[in-house]
Amino acid sequence: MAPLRVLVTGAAGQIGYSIVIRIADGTVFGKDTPVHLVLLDIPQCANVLEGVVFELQDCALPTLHGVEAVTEEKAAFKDIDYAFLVGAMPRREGMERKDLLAANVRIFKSQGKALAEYAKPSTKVIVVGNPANTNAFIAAKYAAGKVPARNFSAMTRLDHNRALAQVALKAGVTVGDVKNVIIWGNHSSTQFPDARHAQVTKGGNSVDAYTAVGDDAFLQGDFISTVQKRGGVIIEKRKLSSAMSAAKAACDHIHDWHFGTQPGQHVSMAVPSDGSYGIPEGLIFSFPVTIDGNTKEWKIVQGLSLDDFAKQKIAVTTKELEEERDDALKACDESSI
Ligand SMILES: NC(=O)C1=CN([C@@H]2O[C@H](COP(=O)(O)OP(=O)(O)OC[C@H]3O[C@@H](n4cnc5c(N)ncnc54)[C@H](O)[C@@H]3O)[C@@H](O)[C@H]2O)C=CC1
Ligand SMILES: O=C(O)CCC(=O)C(=O)O
Repeated sequence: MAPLRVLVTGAAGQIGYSIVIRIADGTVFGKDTPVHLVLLDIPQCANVLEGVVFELQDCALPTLHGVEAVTEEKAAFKDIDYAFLVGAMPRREGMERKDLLAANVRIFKSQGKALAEYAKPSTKVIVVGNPANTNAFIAAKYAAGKVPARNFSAMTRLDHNRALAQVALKAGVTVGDVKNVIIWGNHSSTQFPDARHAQVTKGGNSVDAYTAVGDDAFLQGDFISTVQKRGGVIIEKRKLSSAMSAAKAACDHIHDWHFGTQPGQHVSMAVPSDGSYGIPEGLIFSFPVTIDGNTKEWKIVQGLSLDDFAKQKIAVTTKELEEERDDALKACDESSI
């Protein structure tokens, strides 16, 4: 079997350091699938990148058939099957993720063009670098005509995993007993973490999360704000943003895209809206999705009931994404790249 060609951008950074081992050791694509890793970072990080390559070689991983460090987009994007777009400027204390827009839009405009020029049309892309949804929107726009928009996604799996963990802690179960939480909208503090359709296995029975938790005020209050603000709290504590958990979530996202979701389960993934739930078409919006592992196609879960509370939360995050999109398009027009 020809190795899957997998690109990680920002591979000299902190998420990069946690992510490459999981891709290389078979956690993401399986122990029987060989992988060729391409690690991209900026030229100033070439030495660090080389150190990462040496460490990966030293791991002696049977699934890793090749690894290369590159500092140019042409070499990075050539014939890739999957792209983890991590490289971007991270948020510091006191900043909102959208404050990164102007700096990071340039990167994703250029990488969208590189995807169109050099990558396989079937390439699947996860954008991790913030503001992730809008960066993915820009990359998809500039890859249009070559790589279809539905091959672009942004990561809200970390928020999804955070939501699973919060429900488990409150319900007194382990995280494996919780499924089908939903993150709606933007990977930002306006996202709507929703436990209304989640299920919990408790005492041997499957019950809805509201019954398992037995505290509606929590699920409509602290649960939501804890998940929304978790990234900022980690920055406050570590003085660095989440990296181990972010790398793990990116690997969960691509693992499920490659192998499909479990029967009866959905995951959260920010994908181009097709108008479902009234979200404007084309916005990269986090929805509950199921994935068919054979075709590797995702579908937005349809027909979920939304009460007024949910509708109001979804409207807020939609508005923010529309504003980010408009600002990003303006920044793109102004950028010479
Ligand atoms: N969507 C999500 O849930 C999460 C997103 N993030 C975001 O992920 C991004 C990376 O975070 P960290 O690894 O902690 O940051 P980091 O600063 O440790 O690493 C970023 C790396 O990207 C590189 N880079 C910058 N411009 C590049 C370009 N044009 N091409 C290739 N590489 C480039 C930098 O040189 C650096 O090595 C940030 O934007 C952060 O906000 C972080 C956690 C969760
Ligand atoms: O919050 C940030 O800006 C970086 C990390 C992140 O996106 C997160 O932890 O959710």
